Amino acid sequence: MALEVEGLTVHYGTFTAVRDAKLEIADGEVLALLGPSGSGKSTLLRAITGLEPQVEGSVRWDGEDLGGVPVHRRGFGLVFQDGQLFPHRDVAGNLAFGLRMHQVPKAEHAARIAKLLKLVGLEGYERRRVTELSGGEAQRVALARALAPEPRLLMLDEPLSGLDAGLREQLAIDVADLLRRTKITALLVTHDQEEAFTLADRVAVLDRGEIRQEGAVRHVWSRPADETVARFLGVTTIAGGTAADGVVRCAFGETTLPGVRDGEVELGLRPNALRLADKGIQGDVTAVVHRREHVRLVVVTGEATVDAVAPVTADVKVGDRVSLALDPDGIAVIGPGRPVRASGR
Ligand SMILES: Nc1ncnc2c1ncn2[C@@H]1O[C@H](COP(=O)(O)OP(=O)(O)OP(=O)(O)O)[C@@H](O)[C@H]1O
Repeated sequence: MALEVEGLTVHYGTFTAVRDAKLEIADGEVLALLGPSGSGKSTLLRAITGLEPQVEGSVRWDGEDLGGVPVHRRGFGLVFQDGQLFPHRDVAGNLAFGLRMHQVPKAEHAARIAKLLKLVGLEGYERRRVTELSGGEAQRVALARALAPEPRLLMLDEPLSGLDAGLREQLAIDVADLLRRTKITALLVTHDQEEAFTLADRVAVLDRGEIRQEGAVRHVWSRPADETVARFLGVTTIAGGTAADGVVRCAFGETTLPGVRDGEVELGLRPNALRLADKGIQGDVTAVVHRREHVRLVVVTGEATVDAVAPVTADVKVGDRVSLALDPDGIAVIGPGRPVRASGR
């Protein structure tokens, strides 16, 4: 195991920002710390880096305890939300800083800088002033600078949060590609599930300073450990149901959902779990919001008020009576064999 964190606890005075965190990252793996604002993600990242003074627990790299190792000797690279580039240096000057930290001979700088810029898709940007870069370009330079000393662990704290939506999506895809190509071990902090799922192999979901669930991205998405994790991952309706022979049934209908143990289940429905259909449970539309890929609806059924989706081309208005059918794509199964309840939004 490359990074092993155990029993990590961080206090700010009497307030405990992170409690008893346990994490492992294998060599070449990308782990995302995902959680709402204030859940302790940045604090945990800083504690691993060695930037937090009041820490209990242990941080190990390849078995070596890093407790007494100062920040700059841990071999970790950091990228923050606003790249924190040196404004008075050009792009090459910023990257040269990272190389000097790694004691790369000056004669090799130009070639290394060109290689790093190519890696982040900014070939030929050496002499550009950093104050004239777009937000996306600045983050690419920040990433290249963090990679320059060849860190053994790359830490990314909300690296794309300062960018607008479209750019963010594209850069997330590019960074994911870069992480895979370089096979670098990385720890990403984000509150954005899409970003976490685009970039990471595994996610750890934090809530109020505690890691609630940790696992492969697809597993956490489809099998959230509890209601808090489920709601954080986009579930808006919880429904008790039963599973038998790969079919789940609940108050909103039935659908095939393979891999679910027979018996009582707690289902977490994301808005796309209920789709406009010719037949199914009936309800009255109380809100219609147009999104890029679908129309979001709020529908009052006999059971509960639920979120649902319709195709962009559907002509649905507030006050319409509609039928909704279950779509397995939007359904998560919460926790293994937990007590079953039914509640709406
Ligand atoms: N230096 C500090 N002194 C006191 N409290 C702090 C300090 N830094 C963070 N906190 C508190 O610790 C908790 C966790 O903060 P942290 O920044 O780690 O959360 P986060 O999940 O990264 O949130 P965000 O996504 O908003 O950055 C918050 O309640 C915050 O107010």
